[in-house]
Amino acid sequence: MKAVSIKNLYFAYNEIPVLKNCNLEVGMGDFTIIIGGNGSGKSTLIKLMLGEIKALKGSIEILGKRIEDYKSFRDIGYVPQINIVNKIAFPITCLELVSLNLYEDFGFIKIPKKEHYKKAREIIEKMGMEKYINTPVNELSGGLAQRAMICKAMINEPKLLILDEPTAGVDKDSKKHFFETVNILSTKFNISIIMVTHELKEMENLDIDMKTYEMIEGSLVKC
Ligand SMILES: Nc1ncnc2c1ncn2[C@@H]1O[C@H](COP(=O)(O)OP(=O)(O)OP(=O)(O)O)[C@@H](O)[C@H]1O
Repeated sequence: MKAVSIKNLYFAYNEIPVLKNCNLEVGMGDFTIIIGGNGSGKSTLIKLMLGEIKALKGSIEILGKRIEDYKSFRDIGYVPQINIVNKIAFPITCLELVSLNLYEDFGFIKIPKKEHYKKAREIIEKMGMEKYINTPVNELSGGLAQRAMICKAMINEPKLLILDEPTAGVDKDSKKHFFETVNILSTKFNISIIMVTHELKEMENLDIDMKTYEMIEGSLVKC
């Protein structure tokens, strides 16, 4: 089974094509990087993979299932761009943020219970974030806030993790640590990773076995 199989994808906004004949295959446990210029369609591709928008032509299969058939996206973890994290204006703690992703288990009253906090605590500890468990996320540095977002994505034990420019605006050392953390998820936990990034230079010095594609004129081209 492939983690992701995208075939001949076509998508346009208001009849202006963004993705044209876009193809991608990601094996289980692969670390895939997508680069590309501003406005080349990387975020659009991610939105299609998360089922937020629908392709006009072509197909997307994730973990052997057509995207249209997904009712729950628990198997697919998502880490958004850092500026989305910064927009968390209310003082939600790391523990609260991470437990939020268990909302499908919350029951009739949609608030986390003891067992949800327990699971969140375990993930936070596993990711070496225990020191910040009760820290409001909007008080964390960029790198730590993104690690908190990874904890949130990881709590449902996804088999695929999609990251959209997760380290923009993060300092150099935190970036390195962040990429190494993501690499461990791929190598030790066999989680397939798709990461959109502009930071290829920073990644090239790290010991990461990755496949890189560039979005060019609406298609992914292997680098
Ligand atoms: N909701 C929308 N309605 C109309 N056009 C859009 C919409 N979202 C994106 N676009 C356009 O589609 C193109 C692709 O945008 P997209 O955000 O996917 O690119 P990107 O590669 O992620 O860019 P960046 O690196 O700047 O984040 C751009 O020309 C953008 O202006």
